[in-house]
Order: sequence, then C-alpha cells, then structure tokens
Amino acid sequence: MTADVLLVDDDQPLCETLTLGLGKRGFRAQWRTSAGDALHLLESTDFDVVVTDLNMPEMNGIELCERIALNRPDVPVIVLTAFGNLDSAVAAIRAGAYDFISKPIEIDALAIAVDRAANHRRLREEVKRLRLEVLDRPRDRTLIGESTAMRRTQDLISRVAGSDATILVTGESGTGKEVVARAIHDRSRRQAGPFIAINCAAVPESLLESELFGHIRGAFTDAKSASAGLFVQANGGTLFLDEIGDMPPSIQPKLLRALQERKIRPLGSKSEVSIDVRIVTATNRDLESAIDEKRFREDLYYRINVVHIPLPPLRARQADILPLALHFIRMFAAQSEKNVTGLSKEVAQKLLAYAWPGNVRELQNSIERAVALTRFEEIRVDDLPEKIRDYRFSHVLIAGNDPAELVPLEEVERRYILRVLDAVAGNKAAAARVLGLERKTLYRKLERYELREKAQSE
Ligand SMILES: Nc1ncnc2c1ncn2[C@@H]1O[C@H](COP(=O)(O)OP(=O)(O)OP(=O)(O)O)[C@@H](O)[C@H]1O
Repeated sequence: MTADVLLVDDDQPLCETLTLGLGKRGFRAQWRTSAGDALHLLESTDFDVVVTDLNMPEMNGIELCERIALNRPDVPVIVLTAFGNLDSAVAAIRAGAYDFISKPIEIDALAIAVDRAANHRRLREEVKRLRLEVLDRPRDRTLIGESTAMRRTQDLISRVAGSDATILVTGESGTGKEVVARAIHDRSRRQAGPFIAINCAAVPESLLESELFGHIRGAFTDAKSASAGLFVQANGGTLFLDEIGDMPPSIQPKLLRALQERKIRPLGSKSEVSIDVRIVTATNRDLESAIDEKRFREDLYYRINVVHIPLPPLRARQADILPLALHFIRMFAAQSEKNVTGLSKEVAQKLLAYAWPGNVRELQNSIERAVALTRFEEIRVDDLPEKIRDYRFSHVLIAGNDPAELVPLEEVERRYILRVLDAVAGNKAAAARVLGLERKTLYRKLERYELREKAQSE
C-alpha cells in the first residue's frame, strides 16, 4: 500500500537518495533538511509517516519526536539511529517515536518499516472512527422536543452551528446540555472532525491542566512521555467543556488565553501549538454569582458566553414530556427487542404531572425500567417507579422535609394550576373562577407554563 512520507535529515544527498528509493517502491516522499521546516510543513500537509535523523543542528530528532507527539499525535515517526546506538533508540521511543532503523540504511528495510507504520496509523484511524460510531449511537444525537423552548433552541442551534462562535449551554443537571453540544457539532462544518467532551468537575485540579493542554516529557514527575492534550485531540472538531463553573481559578487564565489566541502551551513546553477547535461549554451553576464571589473570571465569562443557550428544566417544558417518553420507548424497545410501542392514558397523565427533578435523564431512566418490566405493548402505571406512580400535587403544595421536594414558588403555581385544570376537566373559565384570576391572566400563565393543551377551549 502507498503512503505519504516526510523525510527529515540535514544530509541533503541522503534525502534525495531515500526519496528516490521510496518512490520506486510506490511511496510518495518529500524531504526537509531541518526539523523546524518539517514541523512547518506538517501544519499544512497530511503525512502518513515521518522519518527523521537524530543528529541535526537547531532542533534534534528527539525534540522533533516530542513536538510531533504533542501537535500531531496521529503521525507515527521512525528515527534513524547510528549503528549500535541503542541508548538513542530508547530515548527516541520514549519521546514518542514509533520505530527506529539503524544506519547505514537499507532502502528495503526502510520501506518495510514505513509500510508498517503507515498501516499502524490506518488501523488507529479506523479504530477511532469505529469508536466514534459506537459512541454516537442515535440515542445521543437526536434532539427531541416540541415545546416552545425546545423549538427556540433548535432554531438557535441551526443559526449558530455554521459559525465558530463559542457557546454556553446552561440548565439543571439532566436537561440535555451535552445533547445540545453534540447537535451543534453535528450540524457544523466540523461534523467529520472529533467531538471531545470533558467534565471539568470530574478531573482533579492537578491533572486538569495537562489533560487540556498536554505536556512534554518530564514536565512533572509522572510525565514519562509527551502527551497531547484534549485541545490538540479535538483539532478540526469541537471541544465540550462540561461543568465549566467548576474550572479551578488557576486554570481559568490559561483557558482564556487559549480562546483568545487560538494557541496553547503544553505543560513544560517552551513553544506554543496552534489549535483549530470550536468550544462549547456548559454549566448547571449560576456563573454570575460565581463571578461576584470571585470564583469565576468575568473576562472568561464574556469569552465563553458569546452565544447563550438556556435549557429550561423539564417541568417547565410540558410539551416535551410525551414526545421524549415515546422516543425513549422506541429506543429501549429496539435495544431489548421487546414489542413495546406506547403508553397508557394513565401513564401519560402521571408523566405530565410529575416534577422531574432529574429532568430528561430521570425520564429516560424511568422509561428504560418500564420497558424492561412491562409485559404489555403499552406501558402501564404499574411499570412506573413508585415515586412517579404515587406522586401527588398535594405533596408539593405541602412540601415535606426532603430538599428535593422543595421547588420555586413559580413551580408551585404551575402545579396548582395543573391540579385545578384536572379537577375542572380542563375548563378554562371554571379554572379561572376557582383560581380567582381574570381569564386573560390565566391564559397568560397557561402560555408561560406551556399548559395550553391541558385546557379545553370553551
Ligand atoms: N432533547 C433531548 N432529546 C433526546 N434525548 C435527550 C434530550 N435531552 C436529554 N436527553 C437524554 O437525557 C440524558 C441526559 O442528557 P445530558 O447528558 O445531555 O444532560 P446534561 O444537561 O448534560 O446533564 P449533566 O449536567 O448532568 O451533565 C442523555 O442520555 C440524553 O441522551
């Protein structure tokens, strides 16, 4: 199989001989006589393999290996070592080289090594592609929702997906912030590139910097080899920084710089790496109060908040509950090969009445369980988790001691309106009378809480 090879050696006649020899064996080779020029060329041209000498003025082969491991970890490097010099071969492998060949070079041996390295790269790419395919199962990609809020979100996503603007998605846990980030990526010109997500709250502060920006060998005690950070791995794609509100203050200035300059500096490195990454961030915290409390930098906030996509909690998106439930039923029925196609009327009522403190994630889990349990084609009330089955509006109105039951005053109002509508069979005039509201005021509230479909027109 053929491959594109970049040769790096300060010995120009040798470069020419090797280029010719590789060319005769079906490879396309180019050469550069300095590591700096080679790095420059690698920024704009894709090579399958780099072959480099070790002893070169300015930047030697080991440093070149390290720089490639940081900037282009996908490109394998073969180093040419002096005959019998095992130490330098070991040093090169430590610096991230894929293989080494001793001088004097036999062109056939070089061709075999290049072929092997190129195959290795192809296999890695294939594994990466397959892994992405498996991870991006449709369940993670479709953005379901018919509520006004969700339609507005869909519209905003279509409008911003084409640009590279930084996006901040906010909402309670489980509202679908990561699904929105993926939808933005899928609809952008970066869709064929990687989508990389990191939960900033889940990585210890001491590791987060090297995780994001990478490190050179020896940057810290455990850094036995150079490693490319997530910014580099996401090159050409999207980097999703979840729980950005938990980003430690020590790392915030570095992130700000990365966003401003589009360059990052791996830990311990003297040089910077250019990045081409779209950043989407998300948080379930109130960043403005974090700014007031000096836990979050204001300048970083403005940088990440170029476009803001707020995701309301599921309880404020009534119109999404049933479409989501049906979507999850189809998904889990297909996965478990069960013939479950819908839900009973009573189940629909229970789902609409429940407050969903865990939002869409809780709905998804409840449906997964119900599909697994049910013996019928339609999910029945008995298949629902107890707390949804036994949920009573009165529970909320006379809240107990459980903090999860304590809800904002607006939510109490919404639930009470729902309860009254239920009691008067959806008759708006009757509901307005019971609530002591002008009819117009009730209509406004129904619009606001997306309860129109619960009310009958008179
Ligand atoms: N609109 C939607 N359409 C389809 N599936 C959704 C939707 N919203 C959320 N989900 C599903 O609900 C689950 C939770 O969503 P997601 O992980 O995006 O929430 P999140 O807001 O990022 O949560 P957290 O803050 O806890 O990270 C996921 O399995 C996701 O696939």
